[in-house]
Amino acid sequence: MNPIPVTVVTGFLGSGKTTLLSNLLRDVHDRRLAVIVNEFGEVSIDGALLRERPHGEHVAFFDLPGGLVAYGEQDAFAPTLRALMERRHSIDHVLIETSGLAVPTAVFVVLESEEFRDHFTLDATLAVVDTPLLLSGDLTGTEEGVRAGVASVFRQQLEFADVVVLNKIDGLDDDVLLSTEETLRALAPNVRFVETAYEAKLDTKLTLGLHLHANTRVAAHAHSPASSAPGVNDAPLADQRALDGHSHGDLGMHVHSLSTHEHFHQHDPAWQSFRLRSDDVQDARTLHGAIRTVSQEFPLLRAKGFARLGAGRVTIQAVRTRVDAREDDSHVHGPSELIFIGYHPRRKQVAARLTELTGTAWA
Ligand SMILES: Nc1nc2c(ncn2[C@@H]2O[C@H](COP(=O)(O)OP(=O)(O)OP(=O)(O)O)[C@@H](O)[C@H]2O)c(=O)[nH]1
Repeated sequence: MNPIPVTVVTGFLGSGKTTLLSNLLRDVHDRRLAVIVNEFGEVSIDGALLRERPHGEHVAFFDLPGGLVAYGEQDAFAPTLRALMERRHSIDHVLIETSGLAVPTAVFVVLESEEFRDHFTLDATLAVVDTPLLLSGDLTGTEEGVRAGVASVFRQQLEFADVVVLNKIDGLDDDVLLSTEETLRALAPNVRFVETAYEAKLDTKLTLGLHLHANTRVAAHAHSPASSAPGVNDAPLADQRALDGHSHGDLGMHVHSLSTHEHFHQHDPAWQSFRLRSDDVQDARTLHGAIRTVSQEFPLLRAKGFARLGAGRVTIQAVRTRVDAREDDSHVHGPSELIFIGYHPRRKQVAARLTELTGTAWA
């Protein structure tokens, strides 16, 4: 049997990976998909959101919360792949959403290991970019601390991508997009294709079945203004098998190994996530404002979760200080739960401040 193609969707915290996947799952009805969702936080918010949005009939979800996928021996990634191998006859394609803090090399290493290399084949790695955040300079800072931490993860995600997807471009004009592509190519000269995704929508033909890790070259697509033409340093692909399953214009530069990956993780333990809960009924507007305030006052880069209202619930999505709060009629079973991710994020102080700002208890 042919190996199952795997598409890895990477991208910094809050760049729009889940939204992009959700749009894709709504549009793909002709393929049987397995979707593995890895989140840095201990609760799978993205998995829950994907399940409740419209998707084709033949989609199976696997949540891997609480860390970075494919790190360490206790990791659930290999067991998930084994489970997929057992249902090989009912899966056409695997999609993996990695955590916003992961560099996808560890996934490549597992897929290329002796146990899995005959059963799975890497189709392509997409890196989703929050374009306004890139333009703000917040993804490329060099000074110590949070900005350097962000820049390091972002750079590595670009480095290992076959396709970079410029997302959140609604409202940006063509000149801005062109200069963004230049910025991006300067940061990551080996990126082969740059695509644009208006409102996190990407043509399925540009997402699945790209064979970027095979010997064939993908024909250039005509997209303006950020075109998907190969990058300047692009070169014909060589046989990937001997190269740890990873392809780039400049293949020699990239050698994947778990030690590279662990090295990265060990050296930046400052990235942490924590969960806060509340049994009290929340007011959506107050919570919205409170989350914006704590995101300004503390080094938080991401907050997400569901909170219980008098009637219905509010879904919170915050990327930096941009907070989105959407209300609907669904029930929150159990307490309200929010996941915060930051760089030295200071759980106790955030809980105290959120409690003060909302007039409800968060712990
Ligand atoms: N304006 C705009 N907002 C977007 C777009 N794509 C995603 N968003 C918003 O950005 C926020 C984060 O989106 P997600 O899809 O959850 O991002 P993610 O990359 O999966 O986040 P993590 O898994 O936490 O790293 C949400 O509030 C989305 O609604 C887009 O194209 N345009």
